[in-house]
Amino acid sequence: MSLSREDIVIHLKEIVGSERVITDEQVLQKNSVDRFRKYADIHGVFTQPLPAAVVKLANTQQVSDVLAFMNKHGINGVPRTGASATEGGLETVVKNSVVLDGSAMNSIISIDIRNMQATAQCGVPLEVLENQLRAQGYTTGHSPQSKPLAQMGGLVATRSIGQFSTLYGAIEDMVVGLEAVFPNGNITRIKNVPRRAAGPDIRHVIIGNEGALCFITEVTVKIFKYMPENNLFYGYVLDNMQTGFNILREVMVEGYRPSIARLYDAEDGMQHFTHFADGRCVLIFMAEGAKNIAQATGAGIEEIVERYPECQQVDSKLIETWFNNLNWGPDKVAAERVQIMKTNNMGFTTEVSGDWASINTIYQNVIRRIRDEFPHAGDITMLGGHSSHSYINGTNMYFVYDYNVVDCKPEDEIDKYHNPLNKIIVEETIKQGGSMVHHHGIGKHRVHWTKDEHGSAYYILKALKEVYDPNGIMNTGTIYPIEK
Ligand SMILES: Cc1cc2nc3c(=O)[nH]c(=O)nc-3n(C[C@H](O)[C@H](O)[C@H](O)COP(=O)(O)OP(=O)(O)OC[C@H]3O[C@@H](n4cnc5c(N)ncnc54)[C@H](O)[C@@H]3O)c2cc1C
Repeated sequence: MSLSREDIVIHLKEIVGSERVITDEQVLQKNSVDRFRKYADIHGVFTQPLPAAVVKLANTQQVSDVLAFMNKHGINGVPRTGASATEGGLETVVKNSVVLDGSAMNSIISIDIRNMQATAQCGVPLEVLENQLRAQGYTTGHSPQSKPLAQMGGLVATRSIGQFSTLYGAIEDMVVGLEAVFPNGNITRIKNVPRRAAGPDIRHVIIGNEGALCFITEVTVKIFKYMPENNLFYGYVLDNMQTGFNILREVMVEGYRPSIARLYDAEDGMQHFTHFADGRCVLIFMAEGAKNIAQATGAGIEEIVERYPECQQVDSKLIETWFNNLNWGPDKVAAERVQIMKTNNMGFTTEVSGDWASINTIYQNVIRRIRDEFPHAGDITMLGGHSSHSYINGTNMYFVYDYNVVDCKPEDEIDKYHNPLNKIIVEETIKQGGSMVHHHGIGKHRVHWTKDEHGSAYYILKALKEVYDPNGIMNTGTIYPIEK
């Protein structure tokens, strides 16, 4: 028989102590959503079932004890660290869920310069780790725009990527080893080694699990030398996206590794580079690392772009100014709330990827279909996007859309605007053979397409859930669609 809400709270208090179990209604409301429902949140409207409690976990043993209790009684748990999720991964869709808050597990365990790796608990904010490393001349190389908000557990759980990914890679390239707790309370540690060929890479069962398989308690990542004095910036304006994609491809294929390689369409370019974009597409690069490498990378980029006379170079100082304002912290989140209240104008993004042969088609088709098919296209105030992470075989596309919320209750905004726009982007990307999620995770709103995304490989993904979470208590509705 399932436990009542009151009984769940009583048991949790027995396990972790009453000071770690929060049942304040306002806290529960905020913990029932993430930024996917920011419009309703800003208006104080919360439609998801409120969790029974938020548990502020103190250590790995507590995570194990709490999960074993929840597993025994079939109680749904939603892991949470920095709460910067954008795709509904933090929504508590099941009645009487428990939010497993790892943000108090915030110790940096070691910075190991000899072996060039750092170990941190799940609740360490990336910015704190990064600042400590920089003070010693090192960096994680990980720089998502949400660096001031996101924490190590969530960053690994979502397969996040930073703005310097072309050089340093994404989080999966950085994680060396991990500790995680599975729903039955089993504590698992994957040791830190430079490489192994001891069977399949089991780190990947944990990296990107979005709290749907296990709770990540500790992470070890690689570190790199920090040499900002060698940074070189390059910026160009050009007339069309296809040319920009061609240049990005050539840079990657010829083996250059700029840390930043970005292409903005005219609409998005005007948002970020109002001072020089002048209605054209914008292409930017940053070269970094040891002086000789940075200079060779910069020279290679200049040589490649020179093959395209339609590109006009802009003052590198303009790109450096942009670079100095990369991140989104609590101040910008607060300012955004005020702005949305004042204007009723909302901004959202959906990020996908495709190979070089399909990415321009994905981009063009999505923009055309939204303009032609979306019934409220008249409310859209900005529609565009950029490519911000390139690989030898393709790149991502980060669609950006702003709209005025017109004749709509706060709780209906998602269904009237965000979901139909998301649908067009996801469907068109899958149709062209791309991936519907480049780096935010599936969450709870792209879950309708998980099977389409994976095709016959869904067999493998499904088996992980069946084996590691047989009672289905981990973040129900995330990654895995709820079967009716
Ligand atoms: C302004 C802004 C900019 C952003 N820019 C980027 C960007 O550049 N690159 C990028 O990749 N993302 C970006 N994001 C998205 C978000 O920051 C990332 O997904 C980030 O990795 C989430 O980390 P978090 O600690 O906030 O996790 P949370 O929001 O707390 O959780 C995210 C997901 O991970 C799960 N989870 C959290 N902690 C754990 C744990 N310990 N164990 C298991 N599962 C867990 C949650 O259940 C949820 O599904 C941005 C978000 C915002 C708001």
